[in-house]
Amino acid sequence: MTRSAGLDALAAFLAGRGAAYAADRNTDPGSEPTTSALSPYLRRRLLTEEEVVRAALDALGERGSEAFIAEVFWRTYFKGHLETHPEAWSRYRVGLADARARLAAEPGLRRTYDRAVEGRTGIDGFDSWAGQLVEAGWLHNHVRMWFASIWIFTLRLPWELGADHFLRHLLDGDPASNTLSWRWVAGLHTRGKHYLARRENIRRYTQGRHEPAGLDEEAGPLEETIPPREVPLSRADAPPDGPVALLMHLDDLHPESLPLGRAEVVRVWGLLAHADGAMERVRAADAAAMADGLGRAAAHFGCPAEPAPAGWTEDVPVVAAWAPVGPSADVLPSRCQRVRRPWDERAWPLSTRGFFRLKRAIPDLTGA
Ligand SMILES: Cc1cc2nc3c(=O)[nH]c(=O)nc-3n(C[C@H](O)[C@H](O)[C@H](O)COP(=O)(O)OP(=O)(O)OC[C@H]3O[C@@H](n4cnc5c(N)ncnc54)[C@H](O)[C@@H]3O)c2cc1C
Repeated sequence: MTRSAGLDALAAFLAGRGAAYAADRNTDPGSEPTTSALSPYLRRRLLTEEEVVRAALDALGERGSEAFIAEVFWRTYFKGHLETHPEAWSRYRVGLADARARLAAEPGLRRTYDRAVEGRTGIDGFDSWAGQLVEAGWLHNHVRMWFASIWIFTLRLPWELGADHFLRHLLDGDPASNTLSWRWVAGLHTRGKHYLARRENIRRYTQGRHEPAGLDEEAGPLEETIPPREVPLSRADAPPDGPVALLMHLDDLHPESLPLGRAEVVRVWGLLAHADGAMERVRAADAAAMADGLGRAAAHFGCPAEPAPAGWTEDVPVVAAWAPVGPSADVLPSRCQRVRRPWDERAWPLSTRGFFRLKRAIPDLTGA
């Protein structure tokens, strides 16, 4: 998991299947993905959204890259939305604790859950996707939608348990995209509008490989009395002039393009905060990505770069890239000054409601 592998994957995608992305992106052929599979790199900002969007515009032109760029903006949108609705995350955490308590107390629920995560439900498609998630740590977007929908509406399992299962196994596991996508499928993100997996849709977009019987195609959306409250976007800090220590974390591993103004980085430390209960494969990817980021930071700033030692202290101001809601934000020390990329600074205020406000602004934001 390195930036250079991400750049290779981006180049290969743009020179190959990128041209057919708009037509093919919903199909899961079960072999080579029809999409870019760049999400593990984007998740950790080994690649930034901005450079991926610019490369797509250059390679495919405005019209040829439109569908792909809109998807990249979904990621930006979810980040901005969770920043301004952090209750969606805290409620998920509370809901997860409640659901785990139910698993311990209700043997029927436990059996259904075990069958779902082990791929023993007997539902065509679902069982192989459950296996793929655990073995490969990645699922096609349409598969994630079917999986989450069957989990919630056919198996009637608490959505928080499914979101947690994804977050622990996915190589791109991301608090914003994951939590808000599960909420979207459930009908909580766009209130009353849920996503129902349908047998015919699955047959069509798996090219006939799967045709599950017995799905609940009539279920109603989940409901919550009050949606997560919107809060103003917290202000970022201006980077101080002069010597600073840069604290890197898993939400932003491209320090070379951070807006650091006239700060002079004299030391870099890496803070590794995995998702709760993350699988070994995910932890290894996190560790490899961090090692890559530290190596590049040392070369770029010409200073020592190493994992943050326990109980570290600094005699110069400590600066970090903005850490959005999630494990890195939870462990960043309060004395740290947080700088935000212009990309987020412009897009996040447009992400407080539905996606389409941000979508309309894409030409402005990309200068296309
Ligand atoms: C239930 C559910 C859970 C999900 N959990 C995650 C998650 O934990 N982490 C994650 O990165 N994505 C998540 N997604 C979004 C999406 O499925 C993945 O980003 C996408 O499948 C990654 O594949 P790709 O890189 O080939 O995407 P491409 O189609 O090639 O898109 C390019 C990039 O755009 C972004 N993107 C594309 N589609 C979406 C989308 N619908 N929402 C947000 N960003 C998108 C990703 O960064 C992706 O790498 C989830 C979707 C669902 C339905």
